[in-house]
Amino acid sequence: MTIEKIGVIGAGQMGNGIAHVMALAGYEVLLTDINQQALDQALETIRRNLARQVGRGLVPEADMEDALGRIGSTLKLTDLGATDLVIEAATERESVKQAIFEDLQPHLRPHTILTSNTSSISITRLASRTDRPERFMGFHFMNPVPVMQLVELIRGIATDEETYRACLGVVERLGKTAASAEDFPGFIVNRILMPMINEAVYTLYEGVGNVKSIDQSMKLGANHPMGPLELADFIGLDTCLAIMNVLHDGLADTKYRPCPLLTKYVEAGWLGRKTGRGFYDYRGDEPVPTR
Ligand SMILES: CC(=O)CC(=O)SCCNC(=O)CCNC(=O)[C@H](O)C(C)(C)COP(=O)(O)OP(=O)(O)OC[C@H]1O[C@@H](n2cnc3c(N)ncnc32)[C@H](O)[C@@H]1OP(=O)(O)O
Ligand SMILES: NC(=O)C1=CN([C@@H]2O[C@H](COP(=O)(O)OP(=O)(O)OC[C@H]3O[C@@H](n4cnc5c(N)ncnc54)[C@H](OP(=O)(O)O)[C@@H]3O)[C@@H](O)[C@H]2O)C=CC1
Repeated sequence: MTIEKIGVIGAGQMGNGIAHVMALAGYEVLLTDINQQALDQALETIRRNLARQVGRGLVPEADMEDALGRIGSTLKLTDLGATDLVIEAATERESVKQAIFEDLQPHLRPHTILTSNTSSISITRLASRTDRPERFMGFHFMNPVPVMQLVELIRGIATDEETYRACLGVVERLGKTAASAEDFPGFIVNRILMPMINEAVYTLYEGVGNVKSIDQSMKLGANHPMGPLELADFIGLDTCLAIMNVLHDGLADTKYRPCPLLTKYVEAGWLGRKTGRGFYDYRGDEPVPTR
């Protein structure tokens, strides 16, 4: 099937990155959120990130304006009814995602493929609550979307081959690499990455190191581009906690229990970069460790 028009739900850091790469690859994009400010900020971020790519000679200037011209925005979820592929990238909470699919599906055309950018939640369970489990799958981008090469593709138990092939075709047109993952909590990347981040928070909680020494150790000692606490702030501590809870509940093993210090930061509303404070405080000129 041909995919020309793509709907993106949730204009946070992932939604804006997904809209950016899709528009650059020539797709018509319609971005929606419940919040006008989030939509305005997303369009501003896309412009800034495209300008950075132009500045570095990666994207011709004319392509930037063309890409921006292909991105529309709306507060009305039902406007996405006319798209061929929907990628849901709203908050990592199952009830939020289910409500979105329930509200949207009566307005969709029969051929439209529904996907979720969820980091961890069961694709089979999300699909089972829709009218099209065979045309539903996981389409999991990595952050920052314009830079990271991988997209995990996750088939639910009912996903059909045509749906998988169509999504694979989109990944290929983006020039990215698809990794096929089975539908188990956290899929591949977060099954491995998130316990490492959680362990870094335990290392902080137990006083083995402070924020600076833990991040520096993993950057200089294991060649990671970002320390685990810096990366947690970048992903969003609410998202990290939500993923740990899915691993803990879904795999029923205490080795996945979220660190109480991670819970405390989330309860404080210190969610990382997006709220200005997490394991680092970003409100000044330089990030300052909070512990
Ligand atoms: C939670 C999940 O479900 C799954 C996930 O996504 S897990 C998270 C996966 N992501 C990671 O692990 C990221 C780890 N960090 C990194 O790889 C690097 O630190 C980084 C690529 C983000 C930045 O690299 P850096 O060398 O420190 O910065 P910098 O030199 O300024 O940028 C490198 C490139 O990224 C681009 N970039 C940086 N931040 C960006 C952003 N937020 N948005 C778009 N582009 C960005 C820059 O333009 C630059 O592009 P070019 O080199 O092509 O010109
Ligand atoms: N952060 C990351 O590194 C990665 C995240 N993901 C996944 O992508 C998804 C989005 O994450 P991320 O972009 O980081 O999160 P953000 O918090 O940055 O953005 C989520 C956006 O969705 C909006 N939203 C909430 N409810 C609805 C709704 N009912 N309809 C439309 N929009 C809604 C939020 O609005 P408001 O703020 O007003 O609530 C917010 O603007 C999650 O499922 C996450 O697990 C996947 C890969 C990497």
